[in-house]
Amino acid sequence: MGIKLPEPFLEKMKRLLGTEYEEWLNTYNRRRLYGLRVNTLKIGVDGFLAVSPFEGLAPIPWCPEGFYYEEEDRPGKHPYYHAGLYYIQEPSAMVPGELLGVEPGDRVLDLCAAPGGKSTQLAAKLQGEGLLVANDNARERTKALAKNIELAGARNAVVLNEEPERLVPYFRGFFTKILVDAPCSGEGMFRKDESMIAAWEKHSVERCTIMQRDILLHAAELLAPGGLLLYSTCTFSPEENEAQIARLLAGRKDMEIVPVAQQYGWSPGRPDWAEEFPVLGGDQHQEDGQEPRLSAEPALAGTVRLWPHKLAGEGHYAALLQKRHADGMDELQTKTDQHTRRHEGNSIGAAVKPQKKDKSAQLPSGSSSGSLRRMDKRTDGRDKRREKNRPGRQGDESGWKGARGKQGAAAPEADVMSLWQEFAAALLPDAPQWSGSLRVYGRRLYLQPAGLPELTGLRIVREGWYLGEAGARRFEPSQALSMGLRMDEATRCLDLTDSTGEALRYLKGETLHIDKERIVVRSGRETAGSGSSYVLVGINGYPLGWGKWGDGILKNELSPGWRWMG
Ligand SMILES: C[S@@+](CC[C@H](N)C(=O)[O-])C[C@H]1O[C@@H](n2cnc3c(N)ncnc32)[C@H](O)[C@@H]1O
Repeated sequence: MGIKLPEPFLEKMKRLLGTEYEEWLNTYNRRRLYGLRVNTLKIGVDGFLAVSPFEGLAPIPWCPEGFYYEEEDRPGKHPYYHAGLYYIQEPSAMVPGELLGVEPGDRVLDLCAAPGGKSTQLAAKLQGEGLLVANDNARERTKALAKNIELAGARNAVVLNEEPERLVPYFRGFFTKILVDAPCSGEGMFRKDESMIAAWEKHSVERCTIMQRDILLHAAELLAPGGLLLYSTCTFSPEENEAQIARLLAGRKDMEIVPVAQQYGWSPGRPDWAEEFPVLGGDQHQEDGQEPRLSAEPALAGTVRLWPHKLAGEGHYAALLQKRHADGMDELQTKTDQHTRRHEGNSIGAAVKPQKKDKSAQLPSGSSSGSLRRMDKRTDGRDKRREKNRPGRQGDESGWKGARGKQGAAAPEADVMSLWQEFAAALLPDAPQWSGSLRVYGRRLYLQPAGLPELTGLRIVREGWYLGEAGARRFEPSQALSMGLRMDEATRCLDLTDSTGEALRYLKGETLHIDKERIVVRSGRETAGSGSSYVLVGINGYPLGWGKWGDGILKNELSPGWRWMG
């Protein structure tokens, strides 16, 4: 075995696994597995398989959009990656996003979201309906998070950089689905990423359990009655898994485990381990200051463990929880039954039929955006500090601008709007029908998803879909705008079909010679005022970014942060 695993870790695994220990240990001699997940915001699975250049794709049983690929395929180097047609994700890491059961129309929170693998999966489940709030408390990591969400083409996502506690006054009882993909000791990832071993030796399991407990307690506050919360880790230690859930349930009588059907080689959670390996440390959230006694709650067998010696993926844990409706258990039972049914049988995806829903009916009374604002003022008088944190404080210059962007100087809101309207009339005639509200920050324009409470005071990385910014005389469209479009939404576009030649040169930032006949102008859609030379550039029908065309030359408008790194 090439990997040197820490002795205390191996001792504990021996204790946990008993007779299965050797089989588990042998997995460290197996070759690493690679996975990609097709982004159904852009392309269907069949459509992707029809155009995929990768030879060795094999389905991942628990995720209808997921495929194992061969290392030599290097999908991260293909232009389709830059078009956001798929996300590269470890196969077991696709499970939490499947189990949460997100449907179009949900109000979804991904509380520990960076770098965004699961956020992009949740955004695809929403299919543009409802909203996604993707949050991470590590500022640097939110840059990758925002980029991945933009690359995926999510139009209805907001990215925040907050501590869970700070979200509570804004979003109490708001979300219908919450994912807590918790920071953890990462024991399940040692095979995939050896640097996790050093991190494990540095950050103790105990330290992680304290963070997880705190995050979970606030997540429970943010969940709407009847809503579902999926807790996941990529570690084996029971203190971070079964015991963490037992701990939450001991303190929150309104939460209950929704059993997950055991299939695909998944194993049941271990109730006995919650007793044997309790979460350590004092609990400031207990009213009487006492540690709740954890018992071997039998329902914990309805949580799920992914063991690498029992399936083709790394080690993970997942627990699905539901918050009861105040008026009793009836609806909980119905939901639980529905969810269990959905996850029985061979294909999760086949049973999850997208349907339009009005989730506003599930809002608890008093959580309309208006009352949230009032509650915020009552419970937290730090308005001045909030002002300092207004959007725009998160910016940087590497193609990752904060909500306000590099030219902090504000343009009159009306100017930004009129430049946008001129641009959209020329290039994106359907824009007036897009759902959401336009928001101006400085010179920058966002389309914020409908249904959000007021966010003033929170550290905002992306206020919504970033459309672009007002230049001196015209609107400059963003990369995020191009990634959220379909080619047929733009009146002028250029399709590059040669994935190894022109498309790569475009992605490297080169200027291209393009004959006029290749610029597709959608007949009857171009309107007056279409003097702008912007063209939406794509690969085989999927946008890659913007260019400006004139006299046979395509000027490359791809910003440096989005270019192909050879
Ligand atoms: C396992 S990673 C999340 C991976 C991510 N869900 C994905 O699929 O790409 C855990 C994340 O939790 C974040 N984190 C740690 N403590 C946090 C806290 N108190 N609140 C929010 N996020 C936190 C870390 O910065 C890290 O990005």
